[in-house]
Parts: sequence; structure tokens; C-alpha cells
Amino acid sequence: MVSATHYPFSAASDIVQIRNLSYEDPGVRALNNLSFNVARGSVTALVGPNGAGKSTLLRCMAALEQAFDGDISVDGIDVGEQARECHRRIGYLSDFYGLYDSLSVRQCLTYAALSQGLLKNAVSSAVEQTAQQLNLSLKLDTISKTLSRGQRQRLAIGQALIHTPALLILDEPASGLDPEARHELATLFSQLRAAGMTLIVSSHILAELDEYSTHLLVIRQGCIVENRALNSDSARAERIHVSVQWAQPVESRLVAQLIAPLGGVELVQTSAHEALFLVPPEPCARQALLSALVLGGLPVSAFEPKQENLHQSYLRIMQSANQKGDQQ
Ligand SMILES: Nc1ncnc2c1ncn2[C@@H]1O[C@H](COP(=O)(O)OP(=O)(O)OP(=O)(O)O)[C@@H](O)[C@H]1O
Repeated sequence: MVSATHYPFSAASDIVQIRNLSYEDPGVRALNNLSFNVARGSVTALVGPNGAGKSTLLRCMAALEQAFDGDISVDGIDVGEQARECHRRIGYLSDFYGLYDSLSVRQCLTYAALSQGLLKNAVSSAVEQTAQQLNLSLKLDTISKTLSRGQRQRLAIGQALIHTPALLILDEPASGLDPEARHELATLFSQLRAAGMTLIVSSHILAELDEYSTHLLVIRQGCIVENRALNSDSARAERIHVSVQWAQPVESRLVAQLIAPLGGVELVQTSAHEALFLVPPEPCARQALLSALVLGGLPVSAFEPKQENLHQSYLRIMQSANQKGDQQ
């Protein structure tokens, strides 16, 4: 449990500010002119296809890569100019991390605490508390080489957060974990957020990100294609299932004609006596759809709005980004 810990960070509302960030590897522009902020106390789900630039972006934020162009500030610190000061405020878990195999869990955590500059008299309690947070208290004297994959993953996360950073950056933290361990991790992330920490989590497991994320940042080919809050009902599009009591199957051409005048309403699919629509989050959009269908003569027997989940949002965003990319 982390309930006893609160993180007294400065009050500016955005902990990360990125302006015009570009990054190049030889022959590859991995990040292309990105600008965005990360709200303090948020949990940002960073998603995108393989090779989109997620790890590169996280490494730039963690002051582990030198940007080709642009500015990054974390907790008021310029990452390019004060990398060491930044490291004190950031906890970072790489997608491919290493552990000292011959050290015990206690020694690994102690080493991480000391290398992050914790005072000697604070180290022992930080180690105990971190082990408790990561459910490793009974493993403190176990040699890390003999830990299971999930336990190693938790130890690596423990090393990243032992100095109670303002910002915790986790690149694929749940890969290799079983469903129960993933759920425990999701609970831990929610607790850390409740205690005031800001998290940025890159993952391909969207159902899990949906459990604890407050913001969504989607990147594709080194560019941002979506950046928005998820934590209000009004932030997500709605999927509305409509059933129609008709002898013949729903005709998609007719339905498409009926909704054509409605801005932003999309017919996703029709099947037998049902149609699925995607409706923008504005309150009146749902009502406008129902009126158009009924006034158009469709004998609607059920009208079931359901909020889009993160997986559905992501697929929709990527589909639209891919279409735009193809047109250019
Ligand atoms: N060391 C490197 N040298 C050259 N190109 C690289 C290097 N590291 C990454 N890249 C390229 O930079 C781009 C972004 O890679 P990155 O690893 O950041 O993507 P990612 O979104 O994290 O992918 P994944 O989901 O597969 O982990 C890719 O085109 C990749 O091939």
C-alpha cells in the first residue's frame, strides 16, 4: 500500500512540457516536431504501432537521448541542460531492462536508492516500503537471478520508483506478466496516482491501460495523432447499438442517407436487424441520431449507447490516421 506517502511536488499544472521535439537516428526521423504537455497527477497511456517512436520519446523525456531539435521540460527542469537534476525527478523503466543477477532484492533496491541520492538513514525504510508496494517483502533476501519473470519485472519497477520520483515513465511494464500480476500492477499505478505521482505508461495491452489511464497519447510514424483526456464521460465517442423491428434486414444505404445531415455521426456496421453507430461525445448527438432514425421511418425497438473503450478508440484513431496518411 502507498497510502502513507504523498509526493510534495511543485504546483504548476503541467509536469511535462514538450515543444517541437524532433529526434533522428541515422537515416530515421523517429520523432517529428512533437509538442504536448502532460498534466500533473495524470496517468498517460502512450500507444502506437511498433516503430511509432514511443520508446524514443520516453528516452528523450528521461534525458537518455539528445534531441535533434526542440525543448523538453520536466517539473520545471530543462532536460537538455540539466539531465542529472532531471534524473532525480524521474523514475524510468526501459522496455529492455537489466538487473544485477547476483544481488538479492534488498541489495538491488538499496543500490537503486543510493544511486538516486537517498540519504543513508532513509534507505532501509525506502527499501522496505518499496518491497511492500511491489509485493516483494517476502523476497527481500532472494537472489534476483532466481526470481520469476513477473517478480523480476516488479523489482525493476521498484528500482525505478524507490526515490519517489515526481514522474514515473514505464516502457512496456506489463510485458511477460500473468493476468493476476497485471491486475496488481494496475492497482499499484492507481495507488501511485492517488498519492500524487504522474505516470506515463507505454503498452500494447489497451484493456489494461483502460483500467487506470486518465489521458491518451497516440503516436504514429513519429507524429502525434491524438492527445486527450479520458477521465470525463464527455471525452469519448459513444457506440450506439440500434435494433430495428422490420421484416427485412436493415439496409445500410438507407440508414447512411438518414444520418448524412448529422455532423460526425458514423455508421460503423449493419447486420440483420441491427446497426452500430459511432457518435461524437456532444450531449445532443445521441438525441439527433434517434430523431433522424425515427423521423426517417425506421421502427427502432432498442437504442443502447455504450461508451467506447480504449481499444475501440485506438483502432478508430489509427484507421482514420492511416486513411489520411494514404491520401497524402
Ligand atoms: N538505435 C537505433 N538506430 C536506428 N534506428 C533506430 C534505433 N532505435 C530505434 N530506431 C528506429 O526509430 C523508430 C522508432 O523506434 P521506437 O523503438 O522508438 O518505436 P516504438 O514505438 O517504441 O516501437 P515498439 O512498439 O516496437 O517498441 C523506428 O523506426 C526504429 O526502427
